[in-house]
Amino acid sequence: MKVTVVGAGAVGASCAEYIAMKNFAAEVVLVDIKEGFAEGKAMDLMQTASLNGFDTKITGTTGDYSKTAGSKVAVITSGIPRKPGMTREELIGINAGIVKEVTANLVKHSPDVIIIVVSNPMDTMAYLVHKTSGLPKNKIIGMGGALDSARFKYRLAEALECPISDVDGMVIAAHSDTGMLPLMSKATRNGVPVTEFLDAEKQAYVEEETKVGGATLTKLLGTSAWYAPGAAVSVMVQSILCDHKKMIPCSLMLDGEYGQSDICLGVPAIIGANGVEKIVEIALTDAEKEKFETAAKAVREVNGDLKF
Ligand SMILES: NC(=O)c1ccc[n+]([C@@H]2O[C@H](COP(=O)([O-])OP(=O)(O)OC[C@H]3O[C@@H](n4cnc5c(N)ncnc54)[C@H](O)[C@@H]3O)[C@@H](O)[C@H]2O)c1
Ligand SMILES: O=C(O)C[C@H](O)C(=O)O
Repeated sequence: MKVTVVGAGAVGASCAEYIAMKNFAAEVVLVDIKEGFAEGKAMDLMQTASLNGFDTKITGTTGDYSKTAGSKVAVITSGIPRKPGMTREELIGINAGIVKEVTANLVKHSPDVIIIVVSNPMDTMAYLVHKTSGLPKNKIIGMGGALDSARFKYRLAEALECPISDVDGMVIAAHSDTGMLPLMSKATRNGVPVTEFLDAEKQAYVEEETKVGGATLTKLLGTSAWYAPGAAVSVMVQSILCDHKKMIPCSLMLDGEYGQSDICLGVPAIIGANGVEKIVEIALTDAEKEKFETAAKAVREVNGDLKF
């Protein structure tokens, strides 16, 4: 099956690389606006095929969306990343126009496509795609929770001084420095609640480092991260193409779930061949519910800046 990745920059190329390396897609089409850039990235990646042992065909195009026709999944990574000291929300002015235009082009050539939104501010960009694409809500999925949960597990393993494969955990709510909600109450090490091993101070440290995970990397790198974002997208694309029905926290349009409507926020969902197959409602503590509501309020304010 064909996957399109729009934006052949840091994150887009990382998405294409991980998807190809896992060898589950027939073709990945990279699209960029910069002349020759997507073609160059595709050629460079294809020259890793014999070295890395994959058969996925990667092609590139400068803005020719006819090449994306018939895509099962399209990933939108086009847009600007933040610089150190910025918030994701500050990117809305430039990225909203890009995401809207890219969405229209994708849907024109692949009317049945499932769109994964990556460009920031991601929860608001996912909302924009819902409002402008005409696609059903099961076909629009924002990527944030998969990445934030991976960062949560990284920080948990660091605090527990254990391998990452020992820990499990999930981050829901908003993909923002203040609106992420790492679910400490549900995180485990081999089935045992991590709260049995970590004191309140260590729990608070893990939560805070998780929430500012993207900002920490942006400060170190001078631009935002790409390896873990690309890997997170590849897991979501694989769950769709292979109908794995994995439970992944994603930014989805809510219609009463978690007490919210007409907003995209990170919640656990079953991701399969139909895109979002089910939103999973889990019991939150009162404190978690309050944080979820605060995050929703902040995302609504950013959504208010959109012009359709
Ligand atoms: N949701 C997440 O978890 C997450 C994670 C990482 C990055 N991001 C976001 O992803 C976006 C991309 O980040 P990056 O580091 O890859 O940036 P980048 O600058 O490396 O790449 C962006 C690419 O988009 C291209 N582009 C711009 N306008 C376009 C258009 N109209 N059509 C096609 N291509 C276009 C640019 O030419 C560029 O190559 C940013 O908004 C960033 O904040 C989100
Ligand atoms: O931090 C960013 O701006 C990029 C992305 O949202 C991330 O979390 O890595």
